[in-house]
Amino acid sequence: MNTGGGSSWTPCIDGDPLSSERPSLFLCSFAYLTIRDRLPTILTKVIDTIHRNKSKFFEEHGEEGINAEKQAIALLSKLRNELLTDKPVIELTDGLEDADSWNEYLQRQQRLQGDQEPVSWFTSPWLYVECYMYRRIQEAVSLNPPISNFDVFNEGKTQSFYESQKAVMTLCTFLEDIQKNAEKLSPDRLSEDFNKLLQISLWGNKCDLSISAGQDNSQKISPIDALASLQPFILVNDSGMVWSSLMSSQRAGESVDRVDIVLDNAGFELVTDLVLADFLVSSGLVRKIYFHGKSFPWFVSDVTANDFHWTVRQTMAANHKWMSKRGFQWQNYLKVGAWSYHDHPFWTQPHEFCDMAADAPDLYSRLQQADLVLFKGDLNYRKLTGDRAWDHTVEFSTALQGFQPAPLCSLRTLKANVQVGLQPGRGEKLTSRDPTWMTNGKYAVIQFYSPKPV
Ligand SMILES: O=P(O)(O)OC[C@@]1(O)O[C@H](CO)[C@@H](O)[C@@H]1O
Ligand SMILES: [Mn+2]
Repeated sequence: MNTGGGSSWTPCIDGDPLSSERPSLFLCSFAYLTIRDRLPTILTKVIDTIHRNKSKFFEEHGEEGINAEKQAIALLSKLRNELLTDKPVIELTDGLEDADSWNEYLQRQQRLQGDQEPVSWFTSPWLYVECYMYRRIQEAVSLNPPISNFDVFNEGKTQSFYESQKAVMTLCTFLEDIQKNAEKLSPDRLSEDFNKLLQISLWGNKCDLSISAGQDNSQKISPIDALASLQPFILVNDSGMVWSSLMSSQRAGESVDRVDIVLDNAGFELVTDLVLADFLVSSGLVRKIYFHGKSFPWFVSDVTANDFHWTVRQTMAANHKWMSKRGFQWQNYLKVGAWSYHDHPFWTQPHEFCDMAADAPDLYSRLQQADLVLFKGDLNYRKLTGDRAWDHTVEFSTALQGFQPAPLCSLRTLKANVQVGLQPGRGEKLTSRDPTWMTNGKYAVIQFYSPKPV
């Protein structure tokens, strides 16, 4: 199995992708363990969740609900068997708006692989089959009204929010303190506070339920107190360049027009993103924030529209002065249009981001209107770099393979074996010290690229 999303794929740029050819799956053990162990575990939990909601479906929909539960479980059990026994990847049949694009992608994979063997779970790029599994889960539910809108991951996402309450309160109080002294904030102090909130958003990415296969992964310690001890684990820190890029985007002392945040996980990570966005707007630095989320439940904890608005409502309803105050502020930003939530099918497809200009030109041109795009999390990093086995010293700009809609920054904790932009020897040193440094979530990057001089 190729575990590079791009290595068995028409490269987005000329040149030899073989230089970044991923070794076969069995050499790339993290991908193998994900497919062999973690994905079946996630699928089993999905089946269990649907089964546990059987009485709810009956109460709400009578016999139809029971039948839908049975059918959905049958489809998911078939999916799990296909995955476990390396069966061929099959076309989607639910007729949803993105089904054709998914089926076209499968045909492209088959063409690339040649027709001797069918595209199967263990012979395809890890990125592709992992995304495909989540789209098949969506199919199993969407084919069974009246439960077609049931979010199989909702319990885990809401639990993650509830379990992180103390950290959320600490964070909202921290923002309140910043805002109390806003007028006296010197430019240095402003950039200092920005850096702190950027790092809190970065480390919020540890709270991801895909890597934990659904196990509780909420924020238990103060996000502010932890910053100093986490500093040494940031392998690339371009926060200074992010700040300079923002400053240079200010129009003659005006605010920066727009910053986009491509969201990752719900729960505590989403709160860290909302607090960062709150700071950017309330400090007068930025006029508008576009949030980009997922169109359906994805990678266990990724944010959907429902999660986004639920989190704002929950924060408003908190029995904590500063948390509730933030929640009402966020509701107001959404009301006046300073904040807006967007989703696009491309974010829940398997494509590398260098495909976006060709496969989702409307989304690419939307991102081009931003002054800065923040990409949260590990899956987005894998898609930014084509999930290839690049040498660690390859420039981030090279790995982007021409994806450059706007100045962009990845805020990512490392949970998959791809990492570029390191100094010579750094990767080898990390491997000797901690062989799992690319996948254990302990390390992170704040990695920036701008198509224009900063
Ligand atoms: O994008 P996120 O939430 O930071 O991480 C997603 C993730 O948990 O799922 C994949 C492995 O199953 C990896 O990309 C990563 O480990
Ligand atoms: Mn995620």
